[in-house]
Amino acid sequence: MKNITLIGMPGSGKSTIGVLLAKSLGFGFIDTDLVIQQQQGVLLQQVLDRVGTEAFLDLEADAIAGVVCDRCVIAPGGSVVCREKGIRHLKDISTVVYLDIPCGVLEQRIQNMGSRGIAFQPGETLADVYRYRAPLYRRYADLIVDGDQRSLEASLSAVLQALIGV
Ligand SMILES: Nc1ncnc2c1ncn2[C@@H]1O[C@H](COP(=O)(O)OP(=O)(O)O)[C@@H](O)[C@H]1O
Ligand SMILES: O=C(O)C1=C[C@@H](OP(=O)(O)O)[C@@H](O)[C@H](O)C1
Ligand SMILES: [Mg+2]
Repeated sequence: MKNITLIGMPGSGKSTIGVLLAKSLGFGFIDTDLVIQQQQGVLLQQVLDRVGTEAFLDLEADAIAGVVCDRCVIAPGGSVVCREKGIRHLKDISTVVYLDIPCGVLEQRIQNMGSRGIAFQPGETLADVYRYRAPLYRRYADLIVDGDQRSLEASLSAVLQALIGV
């Protein structure tokens, strides 16, 4: 099996499920948010505040396009689909799985909306971001998984089930 990338909205579980998935497959794990934080030397929200959303999306795409790995689970930021450069690279090197979750569930899950580093355009709400991105996640996905499961274990099982035969 080649690399696996989890895409989806912030709070959909890419980072949390990603590390569990890697562990259960014996794969490595790369969270590109952590790669960017290490490259920049500050937290994601600080990068966003410093450079603004558009420059952040460019910088994120460059970081993602630089990912080189084998037998890894990759958890990019939810904004990966905002730049062709990053998502195209992930399509080239991995099977892309979309964790599909209703916006209302995300609003309940995300406690730190203003500080967790979401690439909002001025005045945007999470619902605006969801409306814009949902078709993009579907366009780039190889597989779509219902991520609105009752537990982390159930979400992990749903992803593993979808990957059977890949
Ligand atoms: N069934 C579930 N599947 C995935 N995550 C869940 C689930 N239920 C609650 N959560 C919580 O939702 C949050 C998902 O956050 P995270 O993994 O950082 O998402 P992302 O990387 O997609 O932004 C975590 O706090 C996780 O514990
Ligand atoms: O969806 C977004 O706009 C973002 C989500 C964040 O990652 P998570 O999706 O892991 O929260 C982070 O990469 C970035 O600051 C922007
Ligand atoms: Mg994450």
